[in-house]
Amino acid sequence: MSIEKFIEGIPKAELHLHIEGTFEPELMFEIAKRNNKKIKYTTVDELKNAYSFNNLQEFLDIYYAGANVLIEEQDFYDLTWAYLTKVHEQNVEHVEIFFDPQTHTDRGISFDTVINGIYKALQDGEKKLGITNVLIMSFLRHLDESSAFETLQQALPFKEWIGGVGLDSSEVGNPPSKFERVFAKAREEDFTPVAHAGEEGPAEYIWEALDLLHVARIDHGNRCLDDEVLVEKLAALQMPLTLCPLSNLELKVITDLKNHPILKMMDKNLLVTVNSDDPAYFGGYMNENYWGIAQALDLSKKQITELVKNSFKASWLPDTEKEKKLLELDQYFQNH
Ligand code: HPA
Ligand SMILES: [Zn+2]
Repeated sequence: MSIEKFIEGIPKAELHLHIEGTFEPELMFEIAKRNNKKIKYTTVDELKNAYSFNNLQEFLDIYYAGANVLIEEQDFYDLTWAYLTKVHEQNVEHVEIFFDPQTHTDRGISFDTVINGIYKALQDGEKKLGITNVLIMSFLRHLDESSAFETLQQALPFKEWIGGVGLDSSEVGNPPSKFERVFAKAREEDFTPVAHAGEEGPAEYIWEALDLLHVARIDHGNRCLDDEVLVEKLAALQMPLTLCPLSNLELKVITDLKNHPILKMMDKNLLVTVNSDDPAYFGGYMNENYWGIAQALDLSKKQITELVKNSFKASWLPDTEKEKKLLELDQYFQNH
């Protein structure tokens, strides 16, 4: 069996995915039309041509503009449902996805509208597609601490629906320390903390995410390689890193997939996982991310299996479920 088919068929988990980053141009135009909202571009092709980024900020500007057409609960449902059906075709069985409430509440959409739409689609995904899920509420780090506190307050009535809190958006100049108190309160309320760190920001931000926010996972974390002591610490803790190869390529974190650090990180015994981040903007969902690195780095089926196992290990599934999945994956490897 070819490595492409092997990747397609293996049951996968996704741990780093922004639901607003799954907004495909076709759906964006459809929702804009029914909400009477204008898009800066007149055709799907014109919009797609704008997806060329030199850095994280250039992407974020377009990503937030796209989210502007989401108004009704049904819009958030449709967005989430489209993602789930897409990854279902790719044999993704478990997802832990971010949503950015402030992107919507700052433009007058209520927190309830956003979360109700996403949650209902996730429920349907579990019932109809068998995809288990965790929802993670991410704070926008370019906004201030009080806005994050307000968002945390709005989330409390929905605590049962939200497994964790995250930190995303413009990294450089917005270190984890800015949100130390918000994360302390979130942990007190039983949200599991994660944070984007070391995507464009320095290794120091990864230290802060560990020491000040007490995170359970680091999203991206590429820059840990600048600091040997940090690498040793992350390896000793088996702290999961949620890497996003195509995102790294499109946002110029790397110049070529051949330079992606994932293999180097595996050699250093880091618990690395493969994820899509914002698939509608970066040219691919889970299979495309695995295909990309498999080809560029000449990965074996054994290495692919190891990476997929890492995702289940790093997930927040119950231990019994994890054990089952890990056995299933060993069997898949042996049979293919
Ligand atoms: O890769 C990312 N980094 C930071 N913020 C984000 N918001 C969506 N995607 C990203
Ligand atoms: Zn991300």
